[in-house]
Amino acid sequence: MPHPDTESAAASARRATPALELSQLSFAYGARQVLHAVGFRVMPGEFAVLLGPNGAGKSTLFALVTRLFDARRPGSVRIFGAEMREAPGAALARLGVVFQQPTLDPDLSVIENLLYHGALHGLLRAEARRRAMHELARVELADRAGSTVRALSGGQRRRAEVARALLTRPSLLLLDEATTGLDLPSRMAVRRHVRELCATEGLAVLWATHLIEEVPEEARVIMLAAGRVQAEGSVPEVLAQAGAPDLPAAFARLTAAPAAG
Ligand SMILES: Nc1ncnc2c1ncn2[C@@H]1O[C@H](COP(=O)(O)OP(=O)(O)OP(=O)(O)O)[C@@H](O)[C@H]1O
Repeated sequence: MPHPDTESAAASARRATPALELSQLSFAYGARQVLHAVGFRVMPGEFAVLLGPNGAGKSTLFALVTRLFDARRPGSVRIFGAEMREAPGAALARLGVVFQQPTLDPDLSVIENLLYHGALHGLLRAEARRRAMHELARVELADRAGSTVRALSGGQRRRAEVARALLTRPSLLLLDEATTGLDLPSRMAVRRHVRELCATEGLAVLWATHLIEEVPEEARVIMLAAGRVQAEGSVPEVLAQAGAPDLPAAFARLTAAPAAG
């Protein structure tokens, strides 16, 4: 057995428990099969992009991972080793989510929204307030804590949603099209904040998008089309799997003619 000091970072990363591990995950709306035996992993500290065109199945996959949909589906969802069906409490406790549709109450202030979220998760009010102000400061919204959500710009609202998702200190953060409708500087600000959390705090992130330009160089890419994983790996690995010179070409190739079956 290698001495811990001499063991490579890559070797220890391979042994770590995945933050998210999906295996053979399938789902149908009635007779309509929309996910076909999907499987992939996201490791702690990893920024993984679930990249797929509209209708690929990204939101459906998120609904299964967050247990919004019936847990009787085939396949397994593990969060830090806890299977969602067998140990939903342990699995969900590690999870933070920013959904595609905004879910802040527009008539409450920013801080009231966050405190309400904290109360739902059993945080004491003083602790929730302390954490809320910390998270709002990190997304540069501390000075807007008392403003109603209605008075915020689109970019500020998304940043407030990220702050709220982090209130419970998740180890795995899911973001579904988190930057839809934002201008470029706002999109970059949200993505930069989340990438920093991966690098500095070991947060695992699954970022779903249909925008190729949202894929950072260092990301792991899971390309989903027609409910199937079409390619997976680092950007160079995905390019090799697609036989394409760049990501737009790989996306076009892999999403235009998904594998039949
Ligand atoms: N409630 C539903 N009932 C029936 N079909 C649905 C339902 N929700 C989604 N679908 C279908 O399932 C497929 C996958 O949709 P899903 O929303 O998961 O994809 P997506 O990749 O998130 O797309 P988008 O980027 O447009 O949100 C699509 O064909 C969609 O029409």
